[in-house]
Amino acid sequence: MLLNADDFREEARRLLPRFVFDYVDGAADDGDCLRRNRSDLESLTLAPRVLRDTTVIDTSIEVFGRQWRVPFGIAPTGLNGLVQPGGDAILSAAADRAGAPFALSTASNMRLEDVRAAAPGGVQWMQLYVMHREMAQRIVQRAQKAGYQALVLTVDVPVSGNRELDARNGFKMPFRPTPKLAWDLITHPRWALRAARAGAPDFANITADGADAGSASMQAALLARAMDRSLVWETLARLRDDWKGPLLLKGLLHPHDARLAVEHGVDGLIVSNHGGRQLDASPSAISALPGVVAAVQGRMPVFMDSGIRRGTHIAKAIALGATGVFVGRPVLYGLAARGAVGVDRVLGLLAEELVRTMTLLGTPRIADLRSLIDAPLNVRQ
Ligand SMILES: Cc1cc2nc3c(=O)[nH]c(=O)nc-3n(C[C@H](O)[C@H](O)[C@H](O)COP(=O)(O)O)c2cc1C
Ligand SMILES: CCCCC(=O)C(=O)O
Repeated sequence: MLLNADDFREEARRLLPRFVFDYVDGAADDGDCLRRNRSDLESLTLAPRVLRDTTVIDTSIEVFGRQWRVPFGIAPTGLNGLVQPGGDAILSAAADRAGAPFALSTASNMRLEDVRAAAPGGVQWMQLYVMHREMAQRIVQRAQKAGYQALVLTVDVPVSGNRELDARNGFKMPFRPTPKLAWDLITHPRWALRAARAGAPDFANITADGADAGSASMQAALLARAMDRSLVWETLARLRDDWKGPLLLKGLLHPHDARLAVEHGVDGLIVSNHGGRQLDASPSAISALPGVVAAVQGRMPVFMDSGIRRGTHIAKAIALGATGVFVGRPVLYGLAARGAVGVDRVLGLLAEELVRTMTLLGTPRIADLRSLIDAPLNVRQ
């Protein structure tokens, strides 16, 4: 039975070729940060309040003038088309059905315009990787034109994290067929057939832009996560000018950086260690959250991702001051396991678990969860 995000992970492990599952599931170095994300969330406790009216539970929040039915959304993940062809559109439409936002990765396998069209009424944010300044500028312009409502600049990938599973699997460009890969495909025929019909996925946002000289090398740069490392706070001003809507930074953990973000006119933060895929020495996102929230002092929304697998985890993050959270791998497990139905189910499970948690806590509204932070004994680390 698929009763929770971990069950979907096991099903994804069964159905995906090993090299795809490892790419999705894997982390940097020894996986210390990955485990810390989970164990720090687990060790937090919330003391429930009793005899409160919980007849109606309202999980909605308002962000940048838009209503979200649930206080969580889908984090940007690259290569969703590898999990299932058309994965980006499937995830975006599922988020819309759940009343949740969807963030599209620069490294998506569908053109950003086509993904926007898959859920025109939905909340869609565009994530930006800057491998090359002019290319990034064109993506920003296209995202603005297509109607993405916010831009998310990822700042924790100056260079790729050390993904040893990917290295062992030969997961790089150009992709070379090996006996090991052939066996991987033969033993996962359903995935292999679908992939064969769809053709090899590419980074569609980059090839779609004919002006990018050497788009093949840009594709390889993206897979290798070879970013422009000269991008610094001072150069953020340009992006701030180019993008007319809310600008968020994703991948920040230090309170000083949160203060710099306020000073540089950023509109929102996503406290994140990239799901443990970048610096293995990073603190867990949940342990870094209170420091960032304190530094920001309510001047902008502070989101969190990395390690969220349960409704209780969402409640804990909000109790520690998060405006809302994002999930990365869980929805990819859902996509791998059952396609659109699986994504709906994973989002539905998280929403159901959150409603039950809020009922048990005696906190019928999200604001009540936030007020738990004012009663320190209710939240222990
Ligand atoms: C397969 C995969 C691909 C990812 N690709 C991107 C990406 O392209 N851009 C980005 O900002 N973050 C990317 N991330 C990080 C996620 O946005 C998010 O921070 C992370 O998955 C959250 O942790 P969780 O998987 O434990 O929920 C990726 C994560 C995964 C698992
Ligand atoms: C393949 C493009 C980058 C994806 C990414 O950011 C990640 O694997 O964590």
